[in-house]
Amino acid sequence: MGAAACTAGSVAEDKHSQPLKILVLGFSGTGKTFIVYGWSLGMSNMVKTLPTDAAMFNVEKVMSPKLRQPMYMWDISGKMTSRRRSYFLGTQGLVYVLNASQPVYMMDALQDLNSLLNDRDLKGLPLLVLANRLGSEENLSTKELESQMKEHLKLPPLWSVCGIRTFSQEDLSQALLKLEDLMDRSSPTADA
Ligand SMILES: Nc1nc2c(ncn2[C@@H]2O[C@H](COP(=O)(O)OP(=O)(O)OP(=O)(O)O)[C@@H](O)[C@H]2O)c(=O)[nH]1
Ligand SMILES: [Mg+2]
Repeated sequence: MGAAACTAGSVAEDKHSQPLKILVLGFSGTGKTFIVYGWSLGMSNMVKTLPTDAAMFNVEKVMSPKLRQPMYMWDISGKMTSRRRSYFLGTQGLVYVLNASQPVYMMDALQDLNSLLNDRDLKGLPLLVLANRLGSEENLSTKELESQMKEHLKLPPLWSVCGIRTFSQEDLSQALLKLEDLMDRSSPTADA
């Protein structure tokens, strides 16, 4: 099993002044609520997640160790279809979760992600794609995912892919750092 590290990046301090709205999307059962709780509570305080009802969403406040303001994670049910768009307005960053242990759904997920990246309210936003449940050699690899994304998607200027091995606090923390890095670099006051 390979390490699931993200690409390294640096984070400058205190460039945003308002809380950030981050949208967390992906198919049902990919682990969105699990990841968001992992970020807000920590893996050791993890609670059992239930599938988020099709008409529901969770909002969790996640304190950012590097940026000064909190990030509000809008975790939308993967079963929500047409009404999903009503949550897009005001979003500043997008997290898209895939289940790496089910590579057969990768193209469907990329198609879904493509429609999100073309949405007028989400176009150009920093994007973090999380390959959750990395575990065995048969899994979708982050390299393969990256190359498929480059081939099939019109990617925003700031994007990254992170793998999250099953129940790994280290990988969750790395992914959160990467998200902070992307948000920091997207700040209007970030260095060109
Ligand atoms: N084995 C394993 N189970 C996981 C992992 N991540 C999430 N799960 C479990 O998978 C199930 C579904 O996870 P959720 O976080 O509820 O999935 P979701 O993406 O929020 O799904 P919806 O709310 O239906 O959109 C839960 O029972 C989680 O505990 C993981 O990395 N490994
Ligand atoms: Mg959920």
